[in-house]
Amino acid sequence: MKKVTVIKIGGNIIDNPAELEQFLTDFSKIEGYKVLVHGGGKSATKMAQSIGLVPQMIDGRRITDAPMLDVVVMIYAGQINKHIVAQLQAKDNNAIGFSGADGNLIQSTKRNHPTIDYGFVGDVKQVNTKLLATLLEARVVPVFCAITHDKNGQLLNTNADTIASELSIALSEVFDVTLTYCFEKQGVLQDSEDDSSVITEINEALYQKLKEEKVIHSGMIPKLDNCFNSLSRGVQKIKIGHHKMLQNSDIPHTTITL
Ligand SMILES: Nc1ncnc2c1ncn2[C@@H]1O[C@H](COP(=O)(O)OP(=O)(O)O)[C@@H](O)[C@H]1O
Ligand SMILES: CC(=O)N[C@@H](CCC(=O)OP(=O)(O)O)C(=O)O
Repeated sequence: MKKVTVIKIGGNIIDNPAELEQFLTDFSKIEGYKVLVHGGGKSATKMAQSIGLVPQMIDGRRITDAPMLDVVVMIYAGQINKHIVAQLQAKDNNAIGFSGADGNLIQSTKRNHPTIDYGFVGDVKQVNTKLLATLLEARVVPVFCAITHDKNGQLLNTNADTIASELSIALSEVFDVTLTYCFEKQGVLQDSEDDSSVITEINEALYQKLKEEKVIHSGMIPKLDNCFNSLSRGVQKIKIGHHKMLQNSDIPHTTITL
C-alpha cells in the first residue's frame, strides 16, 4: 500500500509568522504523498473581536452564527489558506487550497444538538476519497481549511482536528496513513507547562486516567478523542508533537496507541 502523511497545524503556529515559516519549510521537505490541514481559531477570534463579535466556544467548538460564519470563511478559506498555499508554492510544493465544498471533498451535516444551538457548525459525513486520491496521484499537495459544506449550498465551520481525522480515516481505505498533529508543545505532557515531560506513548486507558487527574484538559481532550477514533477506524499511525520532529524523529513526541 502507498503511504500518505496527513499533518494538522493549529492556531498557535499559524498566528506566529516565524513558526509558520519554519513549519512550512519542514513540511515541504516531506517526501511522498501528503496532505496539510490547518486551523486558525486564534486568528478568527481576533478578527471577530475587532469587528465587535463575541466569540464563544463550547466543548472545543465555536458557536457560529451568520456573521461569525462570514468571518471564519474569510479567515480560514481565504487569508490563511491562500497564504499557506503561496508559501508552499515558493518551496516548490504544488499546493492547492481546498474547503470541503471544492470538488465536494468534504460533505458535512449541520450539528443538531438537543440543547445547544451551535449555528453553522458541521459534522463530517462523507469524504470524496476518489478525488482526493486522484489529486495525490497527480502530485498535488492538498491544503484543507476548516470549512465544509452540506451539499445544499450551505458552508459550515468544522473543527480542524476533526477534518484531519476524517480525511485520514477516508484515505486509510486506499493508503497506509500516518496522521500527525503539530502544535506548539513537544507532545502530550505530564505537566502541560513543562516541555521536558513528554509522555512518549499513550493508550486509551492512560488517557482516561490522565483526564480524570486533570493532567489532560481543554483542547487536548477533543484532539485525543479524534486520535482514538481514527486509530479504531483504520489509520495506521498517529503522533502528536512539535513540528521539529518532522525532520528529526529523535525529537521526543507522543505516539498514540489503542
Ligand atoms: N497534558 C497536556 N499536554 C499538552 N497540552 C495540553 C495538555 N492538556 C491540555 N493541553 C492544552 O491543549 C492545547 C492543544 O490543543 P488545541 O488548543 O486544540 O491546539 P491546536 O488547535 O493548536 O492544535 C495546548 O495548547 C495545551 O494548552
Ligand atoms: C467548529 C469549530 O470550532 N471550528 C474551528 C475551526 C478552526 C480550528 O479548528 O482551529 P484550531 O485548530 O486553530 O483550533 C473554530 O472555528 O475554531
